[in-house]
Amino acid sequence: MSISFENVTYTYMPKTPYQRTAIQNINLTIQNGEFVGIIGHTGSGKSTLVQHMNGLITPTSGHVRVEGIDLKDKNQAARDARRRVGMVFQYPEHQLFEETIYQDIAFGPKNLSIPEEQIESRVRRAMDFVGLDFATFKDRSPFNLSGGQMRRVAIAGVIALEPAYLVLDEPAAGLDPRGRDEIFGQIVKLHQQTDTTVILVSHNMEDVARFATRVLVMNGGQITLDGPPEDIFTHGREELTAAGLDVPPLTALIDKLQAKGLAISNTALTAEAAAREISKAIRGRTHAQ
Ligand SMILES: Nc1ncnc2c1ncn2[C@@H]1O[C@H](COP(=O)(O)OP(=O)(O)OP(=O)(O)O)[C@@H](O)[C@H]1O
Repeated sequence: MSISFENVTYTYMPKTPYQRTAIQNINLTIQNGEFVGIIGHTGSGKSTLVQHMNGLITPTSGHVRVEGIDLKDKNQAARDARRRVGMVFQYPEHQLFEETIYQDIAFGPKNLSIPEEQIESRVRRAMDFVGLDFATFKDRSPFNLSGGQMRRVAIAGVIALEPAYLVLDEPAAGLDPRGRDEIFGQIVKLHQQTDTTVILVSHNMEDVARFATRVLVMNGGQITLDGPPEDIFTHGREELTAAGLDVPPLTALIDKLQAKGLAISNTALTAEAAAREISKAIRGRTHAQ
């Protein structure tokens, strides 16, 4: 069970003076249950890559397959495969349009002709996941909410489709740190509790370091690094610099402490792990004195 790319190249506006190849010869397999973070500077091809995953765009050459089914095909199996991949775009709240929150979240499942009696339970589950109380919010207009709450409704609309794969393109863009933590907390919960495969595009190294189990670094339309975050941020420095990216702030802090002579491991990716490593190193130094 996977999403796979085989030699995928995509060119915008081919055979015109504006032709632009956004991704080139991508070979990639994402297995079920992974939490993949995709990082790269502006224009490196992240959005173009992920928009292939539900057939929103089809490769200029090559193949994208979901569970072995080529998304280019026009048959029912390909339509079903595309539906297994839920997509949350940047600023998803711009896609809200129904009168009530219930109707907005129910819109996708209704379109899939899910039986009415199942729709309410899907909406309830999706609202529960994003932390919106069903009774309090179901009849409210989605337009009288805070930015963070609107975003939660939009994400709930995708979760209600119960996708096996959830692709999120900068889901926390424009939110304050609390809003970011809430959104990511919900995504992590979904990943852990339902085994949904998550593919997260982000500019923010710290978010990727904290949440992803696998990191893809994109540069010039290609994947230049692919591995667990602790490897990428320790052994992939050259490629990160070439891609115009910095290491997460915690890794930079540990680098500085190492430069000052503290014997400390630089694999910590969360504040808690860094605090543990730092106190261990300080204890070690005190004992040695
Ligand atoms: N609709 C389009 N028409 C023409 N060129 C496009 C279009 N969308 C993207 N491109 C070009 O394709 C390349 C890759 O863009 P893409 O949006 O995939 O990158 P990205 O890494 O997601 O960038 P960002 O972080 O800014 O969202 C860029 O050079 C971009 O200018």
